[in-house]
Amino acid sequence: MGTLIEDGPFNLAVVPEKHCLAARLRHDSFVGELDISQVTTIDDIDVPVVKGDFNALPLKVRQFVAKTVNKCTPRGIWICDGSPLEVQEIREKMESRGQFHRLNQQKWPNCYVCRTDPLDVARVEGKTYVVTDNRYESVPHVKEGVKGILGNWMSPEQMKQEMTGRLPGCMKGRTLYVIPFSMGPVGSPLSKIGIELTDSNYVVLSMFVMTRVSPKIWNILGDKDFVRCVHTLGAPRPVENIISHWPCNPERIIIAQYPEDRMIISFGSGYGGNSLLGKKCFALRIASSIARDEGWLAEHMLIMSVTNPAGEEKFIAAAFPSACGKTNMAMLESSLPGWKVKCVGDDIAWMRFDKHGRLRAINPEAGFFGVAPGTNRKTNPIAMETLKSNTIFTNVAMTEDGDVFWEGLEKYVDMSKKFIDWKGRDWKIGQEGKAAHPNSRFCSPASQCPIIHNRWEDPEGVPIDAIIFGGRRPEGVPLVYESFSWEHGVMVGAALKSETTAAAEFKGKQIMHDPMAMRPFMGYNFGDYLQHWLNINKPDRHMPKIFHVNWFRLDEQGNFMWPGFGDNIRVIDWICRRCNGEEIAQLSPIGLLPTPGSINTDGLDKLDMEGLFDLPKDYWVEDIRETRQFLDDQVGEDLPTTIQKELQQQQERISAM
Ligand SMILES: Nc1nc2c(ncn2[C@@H]2O[C@H](COP(=O)(O)OP(=O)(O)OP(=O)(O)O)[C@@H](O)[C@H]2O)c(=O)[nH]1
Ligand SMILES: O=C([O-])CC(=O)C(=O)O
Ligand SMILES: [Mn+2]
Repeated sequence: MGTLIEDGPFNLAVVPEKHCLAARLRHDSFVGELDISQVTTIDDIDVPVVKGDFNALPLKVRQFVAKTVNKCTPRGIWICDGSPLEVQEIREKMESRGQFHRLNQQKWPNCYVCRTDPLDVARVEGKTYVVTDNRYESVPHVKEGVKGILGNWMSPEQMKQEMTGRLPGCMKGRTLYVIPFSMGPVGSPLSKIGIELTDSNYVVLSMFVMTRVSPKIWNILGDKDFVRCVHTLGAPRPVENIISHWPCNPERIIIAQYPEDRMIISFGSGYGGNSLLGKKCFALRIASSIARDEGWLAEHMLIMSVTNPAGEEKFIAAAFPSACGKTNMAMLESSLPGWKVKCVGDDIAWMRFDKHGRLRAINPEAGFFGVAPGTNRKTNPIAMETLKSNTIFTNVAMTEDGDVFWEGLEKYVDMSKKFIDWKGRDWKIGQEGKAAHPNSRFCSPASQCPIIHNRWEDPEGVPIDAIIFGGRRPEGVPLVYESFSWEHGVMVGAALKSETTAAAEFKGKQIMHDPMAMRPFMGYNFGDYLQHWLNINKPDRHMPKIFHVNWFRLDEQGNFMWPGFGDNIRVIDWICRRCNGEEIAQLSPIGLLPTPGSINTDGLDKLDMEGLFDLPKDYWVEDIRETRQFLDDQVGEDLPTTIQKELQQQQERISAM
């Protein structure tokens, strides 16, 4: 039996007794001198409160703050309320210190550029760990001699040691901000509460955009539990050699998720998924583990709606690895007349079946942390509209007169102006090196998106008709195919691969496995995760159809064969018609392919449709061999037999090609 903490369809909080936080955290990396059971008021700790009323916070929050303060020794405590006045206060401080660069405020109201230390520009997967007592709770049984890539596990003892070497005094001279945030609308039964403690003002302002920060959370929380998030730059004052006014500690980065304790500790990086702890750490790693216990899904997926010219609306969830097109697809502007696209979310979906057996999805976030390069009025006009105001840009370039610039905007910015690149140096077009970092980002409120769905904050979630997997596959992989069944679809997701991108630390382009687009975000054993996906398929449920897409196939000259972006609606059209049962699919060894002519290509010329759907036998023979080997090596005995069978059958079909 568990303790019921919160009610509702996305109830995160039936905490099994063994995971109960009430008395103590099991894997306590903060073990310190302070007996927190004694902490009841601010008088019990000796750090001043710069802003807010510490004594008015729920007791568990006071104790969490006290413990962190005691270990990390900041110079002050700032309790955030997320108000516009507070934003202004923090922003002004950052501007005066040179951390924020003001853009032309007529053109870019409330928009700022921030530059990071060049060593802190992306998620650091190799330093990100899931901490559980039992190793196989977190990661699969890999074959002997194989290095597992489906998650990193560390024992609580070792992590405690790592943290003991890092946390003491790590916030010295800095302010500790207390951020109460909700993933999902504040107060909705679907939503989950986290408290992030951070010594980074950049993280504070970004969390205000990406999550819902409000003092109302203190009342809603009461004496209930919350996800404990501690983030530190790991750069106590005084710091030497600080670059771009961006304190961090790249050599010592470590990011620990403790699913059993619902706790996250992140040290050393200020960037994106490493530091905005509501995002990947909570909404994917911690939440996926809770979702397994409770029968729902937390996935790296966009959520969108498409309405065809006849006025029929469908909802789609799509999983592509980082920097493979989720934001672009979620904001697609249809090149076919009469279609309407609405965005619900661009990165994370929490999904569960309702009592009618429909899979319902919510977007737990409140903002977009989108890739800047490649975004322009042609590829993604909706994103350009969204980011026009109240946006924090990170690692983009600027013009001398306060315009933003990144690769892809050459046609839209006066290129004769003087530029300052993402490292703060003078830059000219044609010069070696990029003006903006390839993983430079915009951080904008979702509510500003002109096509945000009017139900994007609906506590019920939206009903999902189709699930799509996809990646960057320069060779061999067709534009679209449909899985034969739910089980085959899960296998297709498990076999997902993509060319590496700048969103993580990998160098050079290589095709890498990224099962379900979740490789960097798994909160528990990947074999159990696949089994969980298989288990949710029940006879009384309306299971979405599963598809695979590839916008990134190259021709012999190395050019994209498919125009992509707004033209992807043509593929979505086919997917929607398949969901309606239209007979426009034909068998192939890897799945159902569109029958000739069934994809609307009106108005597109010079398109090699045959090439886009070509299935080179040699390629697929090698692909399935390599995929089986990979899953065998990486998931081993944890790989569900259903998936093994699907792989076996796929291989047989391919051999018979
Ligand atoms: N050729 C081509 N490129 C695309 C397409 N869609 C997106 N891209 C490019 O892919 C890059 C990343 O796209 P995003 O939509 O930001 O990717 P994402 O999946 O949201 O990335 P994360 O925020 O890292 O999770 C951008 O540079 C886009 O211009 C497409 O249909 N065709
Ligand atoms: O987490 C980040 O830094 C950005 C992101 O969405 C991803 O990489 O998938
Ligand atoms: Mn992402």
